[in-house]
Amino acid sequence: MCSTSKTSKLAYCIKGTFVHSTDSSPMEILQDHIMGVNSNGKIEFFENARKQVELAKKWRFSESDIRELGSHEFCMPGMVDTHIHASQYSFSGTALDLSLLDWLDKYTFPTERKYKEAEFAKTIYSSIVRRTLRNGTTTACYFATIYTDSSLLLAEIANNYGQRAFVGKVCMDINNCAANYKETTDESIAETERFIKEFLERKYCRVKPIITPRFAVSCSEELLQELGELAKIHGTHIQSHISEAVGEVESVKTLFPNYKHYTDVYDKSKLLTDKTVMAHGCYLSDEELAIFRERGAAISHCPNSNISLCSGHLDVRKVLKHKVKIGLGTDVAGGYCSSMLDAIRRAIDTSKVLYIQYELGSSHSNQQTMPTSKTFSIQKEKYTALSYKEAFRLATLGGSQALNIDDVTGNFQIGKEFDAILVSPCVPGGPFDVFADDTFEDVVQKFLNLGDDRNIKGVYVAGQQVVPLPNA
Ligand SMILES: O=c1[nH]c(=O)c2nc[nH]c2[nH]1
Ligand SMILES: [Zn+2]
Repeated sequence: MCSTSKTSKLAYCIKGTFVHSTDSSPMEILQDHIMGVNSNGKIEFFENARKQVELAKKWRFSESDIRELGSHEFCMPGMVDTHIHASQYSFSGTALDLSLLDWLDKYTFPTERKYKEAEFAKTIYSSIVRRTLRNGTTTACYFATIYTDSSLLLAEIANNYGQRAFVGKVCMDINNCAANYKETTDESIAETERFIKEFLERKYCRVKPIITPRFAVSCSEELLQELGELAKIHGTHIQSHISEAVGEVESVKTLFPNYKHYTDVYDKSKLLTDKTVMAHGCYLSDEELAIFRERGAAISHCPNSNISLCSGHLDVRKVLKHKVKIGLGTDVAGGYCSSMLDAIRRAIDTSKVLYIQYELGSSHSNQQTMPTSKTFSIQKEKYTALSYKEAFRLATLGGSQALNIDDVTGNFQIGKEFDAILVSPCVPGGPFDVFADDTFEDVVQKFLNLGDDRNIKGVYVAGQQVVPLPNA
């Protein structure tokens, strides 16, 4: 049950270095700061530690109420995975030898069928929620499967572990595979209604239902339109896939000949709203991106999946230029890694590949030295690869904007809920080393490029510490 009191007391303070993004800066590193978190899990104050005495008087805290971070430690916002298939976690790291449509038929649909069984679902769903939390994902936007009851179970598990989440019962009524992973149009609509009703009755505070047509290839026009209506009636979020792979885009043209383009199919069904997040978008045209912008719909960039399934590359710069909201997604299990740190790295890699294509061309492909960020910034009018700071913003604030929850989470603005990761770069047996002449920026960059869950000492959602996990 969700309970917040009107009056809030100070719960605890954290003192040390904080790293976060704002609209004007992809990364701010604020050293020697003090943050107060109240009993509703919200950030009450965030100031230079010079003001500690003054703050202590006002908020009545003493030295013992302060958690002081170590010299290289820092707090950063929890990461927001805007697109992840919880049900595909069981085969993540395998089955990466096919392209999208064949991959769905051979590996994905047969696996998702297993989620009719509650016990199987419970095992995998508990594992993915625990894994993503340990990796610092404080918000996850999950696809479950077509089965309502086990999808509700995923919501319950996320809630029990304290993760902020959207959970979708997948809808698909056409072109389903021979593996008997099917529902009729009427079943899909009725079960989505039941899913929303039973979900909302549970009154979870930070776990919400999301309407989830799988993609246009597996949904009839009637189903898409009914789901658009349901989203409108209930004010729910919406998620799906769009323009991920060439074969998929071609199929949509054949299946929906009376529509202008892929975006038009969703738009005419009222599925593009300011609460919509669409995964991929590698092949969206300028015209389609303009529609996204107009509707306030967002894109989830899933670079690991795009590479692993050989789907294509999303040009993040183009999306940003169109002022379309964008976050990162792991897209497990098309993407083989459930960590958002991997999504950050792959987003940068993809952007560098595009830089090589756009700026260097194939004649330069045998050059000996990689272009550096200095090279990119000199060529101002030319294509610039994403910096690690920009990728950091996409994984945090960008994700919260994409899911339309940036009034609640995404950075350390006062009044937002404290969703955060406590990073400890120097851990025995850790994945990287810090040296005496490393700047704090270097340390942050090393964590983003080389770090893993061994460096994540604590994870907080709405002020509550959720990692270390119970029974870890
Ligand atoms: O990466 C993807 N994973 C999926 O499960 C899926 N379904 C439709 N389109 C998809 N793309
Ligand atoms: Zn996906």
